[in-house]
Amino acid sequence: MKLFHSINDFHSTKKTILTLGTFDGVHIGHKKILERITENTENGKYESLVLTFFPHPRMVLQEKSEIKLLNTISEKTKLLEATGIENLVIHPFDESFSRLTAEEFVHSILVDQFHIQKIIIGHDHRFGRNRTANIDNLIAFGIEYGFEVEQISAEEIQDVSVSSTKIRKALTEGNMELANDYLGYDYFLTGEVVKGKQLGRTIGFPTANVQIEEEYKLIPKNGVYVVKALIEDLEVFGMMNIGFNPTVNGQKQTIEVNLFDFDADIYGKKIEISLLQYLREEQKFGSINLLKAQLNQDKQKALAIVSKIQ
Ligand SMILES: Cc1cc2nc3c(=O)[nH]c(=O)nc-3n(C[C@H](O)[C@H](O)[C@H](O)COP(=O)(O)O)c2cc1C
Ligand SMILES: Nc1ncnc2c1ncn2[C@@H]1O[C@H](COP(=O)(O)OP(=O)(O)O)[C@@H](O)[C@H]1O
Repeated sequence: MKLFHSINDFHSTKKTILTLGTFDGVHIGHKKILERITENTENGKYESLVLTFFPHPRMVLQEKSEIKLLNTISEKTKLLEATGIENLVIHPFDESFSRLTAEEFVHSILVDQFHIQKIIIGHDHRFGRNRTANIDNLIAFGIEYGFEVEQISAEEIQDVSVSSTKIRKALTEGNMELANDYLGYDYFLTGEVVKGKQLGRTIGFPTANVQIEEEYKLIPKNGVYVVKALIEDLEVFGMMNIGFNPTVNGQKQTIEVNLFDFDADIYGKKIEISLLQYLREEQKFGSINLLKAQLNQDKQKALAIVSKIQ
């Protein structure tokens, strides 16, 4: 997949079949649209293209918006790459871009820059300044400029039940089953292993502290999870805590993972953690020994769950 950081960087002699949107989460609804694009470009006559934006429009247009996203840019790129899309344009979304009228957007970007042959989008798509244009306007533009518009119905993309907003809600409630179902993959966090208090190893549970790569990434509900970690090419199951470590009077939220059947120094390494199941809420224990006993129980539970997956 070729990645472009601006609309103006994309140049092709072929016509394109494209879609556009924020694609936060790249969930099962999005995948329907992306599948349709790759099917349409299989014969090599056209190029497939996804146009997405960063920052998220809500980060720019709503001053006080503290919206958290389901993917960082690097995660979104990875997920889109896996769909077989040939070109990804991540365009900087700013105020001036948001002021483009629908007509300007279609003419200067879709037609002049992307040589659009066909656009495939969800049924409720709106675009242009203040989101004024809808699918009917797009169809009219298609007739004027000579491109096709293919709409994916609500039923087809399961839009009735799937949306990034619903996935965010499920994650903040620790409902991994629902979130992962909607996503079509297990929700994951990407970060770097950093130093902690060096206490974990003294109680038999070394815990790799993970510093998340972007502060806008949505961190699911505090508590303990069964996880699958990816460190370089190695996949390891484990258990993770998201929380404030009240037993040791922690002051800030940490993300820590104890990996099963694993013993290596991974400080400074990149780690990707998929959240498989929520186990329990974080608790304040009366002593480190009580915490340790609980960790042993968590591990037994987690191993039982892992053995069913493998
Ligand atoms: C699976 C798991 C569950 C945990 N549960 C709790 C908990 O319920 N309450 C708590 O105070 N700390 C909990 N912790 C955090 C420990 O307090 C923490 O790992 C320990 O203080 C070691 O920290 P260090 O890695 O910075 O040395 C948990 C850690 C893990 C890995
Ligand atoms: N099974 C394991 N799970 C997690 N980390 C491990 C494991 N084995 C070794 N380590 C290493 O030990 C570190 C965690 O040990 P810990 O005593 O909790 O220190 P810290 O407080 O710095 O995280 C990890 O960052 C990693 O480098």
